[in-house]
Amino acid sequence: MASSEENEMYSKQWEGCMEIAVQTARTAGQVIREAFKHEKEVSTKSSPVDLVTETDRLVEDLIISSLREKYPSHRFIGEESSAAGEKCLLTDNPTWIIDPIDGTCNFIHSFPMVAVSIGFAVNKELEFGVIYHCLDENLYTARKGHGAFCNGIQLQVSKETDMSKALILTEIGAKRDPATLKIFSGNMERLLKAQVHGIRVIGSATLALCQVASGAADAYYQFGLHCWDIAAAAVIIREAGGNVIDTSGGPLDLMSRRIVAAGTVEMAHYIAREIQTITYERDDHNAN
Ligand SMILES: O=P(O)(O)O[C@H]1[C@H](O)[C@@H](O)[C@H](O)[C@H](O)[C@@H]1O
Ligand SMILES: [Mg+2]
Ligand SMILES: [Mg+2]
Repeated sequence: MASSEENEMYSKQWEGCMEIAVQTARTAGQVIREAFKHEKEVSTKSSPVDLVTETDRLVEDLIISSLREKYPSHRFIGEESSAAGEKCLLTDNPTWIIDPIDGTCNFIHSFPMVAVSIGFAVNKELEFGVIYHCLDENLYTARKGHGAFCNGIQLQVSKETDMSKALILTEIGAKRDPATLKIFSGNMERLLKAQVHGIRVIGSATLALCQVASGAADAYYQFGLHCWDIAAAAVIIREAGGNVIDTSGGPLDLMSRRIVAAGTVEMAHYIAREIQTITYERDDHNAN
């Protein structure tokens, strides 16, 4: 069992990587902010509502090429590289898990909820996360064991355990077939019948998860997001004192495409019990 000093020394070696992640996210945010004002060239991926633009691809290439130059032995999992056929394989190697534009549909519609998300894992453990809201320039950061911050101000999750006092966030995901929509709306209906204060869908999983970390929302749940939506946000929520679990109530499974996050463990498990599963293929379904 490593001593706390050994753990701290181990964790400190990634501090430099996190500083580079912050610089990289800020640079990427500038590119996105500039492109936000202009016409976008839109194409689709897994469904007619799973959208991507030339800026998503450009920004991911910029991020990965600059990181790979600094860290040639590290591995990279990126949303658009994955869409182009690269395998989502999480190994023990230091791995950067990147969503170049989270909220692409918002970006296309010039709806101002757009973020860059950079997560980092070693030995399959999430070490740090950086999420940059490109338009309001809020930078969310967290390194394991060192707290979570937004523009340097420490974050603390909500302590709410009462569902009838909860503000809950979710996202729709890319599947829109009748059976999926029936389960999606059924989940919302069950929570609304539990008299929650409200449910919000803002179109960016990472920024919604940052609202849980900041205490502005009490919980988040989703089926259909990806490891690059989850990785950075999971560290930020945990370091803000929150809980991130699987929708089954078990431990978070980064590649499972499902999540429940909440300020309190009671809230997390209540939601996990209330919601019905929507099945998506795992991110690592073709990795082995
Ligand atoms: O594709 P981007 O990176 O914009 O990520 C979004 C997903 O596309 C949505 O399905 C999902 O529901 C979330 O909105 C997520 O943020
Ligand atoms: Mg994206
Ligand atoms: Mg995303």
